[in-house]
Amino acid sequence: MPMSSSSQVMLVPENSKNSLAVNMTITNGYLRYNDSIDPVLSNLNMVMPARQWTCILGRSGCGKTSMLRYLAGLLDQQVTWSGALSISANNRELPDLSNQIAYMAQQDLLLPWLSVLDNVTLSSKFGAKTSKAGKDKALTLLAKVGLADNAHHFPQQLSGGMRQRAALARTLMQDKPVVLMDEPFSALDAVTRYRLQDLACELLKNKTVVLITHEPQEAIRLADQIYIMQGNPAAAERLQVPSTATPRPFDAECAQLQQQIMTCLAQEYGTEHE
Ligand SMILES: Nc1ncnc2c1ncn2[C@@H]1O[C@H](COP(=O)(O)OP(=O)(O)OP(=O)(O)O)[C@@H](O)[C@H]1O
Repeated sequence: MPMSSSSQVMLVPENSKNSLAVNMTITNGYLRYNDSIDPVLSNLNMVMPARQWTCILGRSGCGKTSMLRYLAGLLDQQVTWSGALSISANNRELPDLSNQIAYMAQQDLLLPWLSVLDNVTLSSKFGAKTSKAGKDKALTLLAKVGLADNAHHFPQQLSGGMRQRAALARTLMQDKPVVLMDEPFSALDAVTRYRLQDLACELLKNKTVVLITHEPQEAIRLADQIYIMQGNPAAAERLQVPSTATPRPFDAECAQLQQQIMTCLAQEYGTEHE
């Protein structure tokens, strides 16, 4: 089923009801799981500006998901944290990010007893009956991610990549000012990934987006800024990205950045794989 390129329903970010511009800053972040002796993160400094995509790379197990889950408020009972997480929106400090986040986890977290359509509309209706406009928007998003024919299927009837697309549609449906995504395109074939990167870039233009990826080219294509998480415990190093608009065509400057990313990532492995 081809992905839809036209639609009767407006999905553009200008239509968004939730236009809070949220800035997040982590200063001297330290995180240790309560059942571990060693910290996962230490001396972590990151700035995640409003209306920008911050992409995070780092070797498997270095603490990227832990950082994202901490931001999402999902680790409060399990970890010891110190350092500052400051959040501001429209020039006012916010105590936390409650009700401001759409979180797309590595596992799709689709509810197996609900249809794909109901999974997509669930997060936006909070138990209320979905409006006709809400249902139309969900159906349009499902068409955009290539699942128009699967709206009434159940998650277990979908392939891994299809489930990931359904989870992406659900995230795009939520219209939250902060969008946290953990490897959202990892299960997709190259062309689908490329198209859905474009779609997410268009629809999340005005959001504060934090995206974890293992693909340097994906980060280079989408990022307004890139952090590499390194060390044990991990800290974050910021890399300069080209000033061109995203989604960014791959040019010589991007190739140089890719080389720089690979060099940073390879340092983490030392000589153990040589
Ligand atoms: N609930 C937990 N309790 C204790 N340790 C944990 C817990 N969850 C994760 N860890 C540990 O924290 C470290 C970082 O894990 P995390 O999932 O954040 O890494 P990651 O960089 O996202 O990895 P990947 O790229 O493979 O997804 C790992 O050593 C992991 O074993």
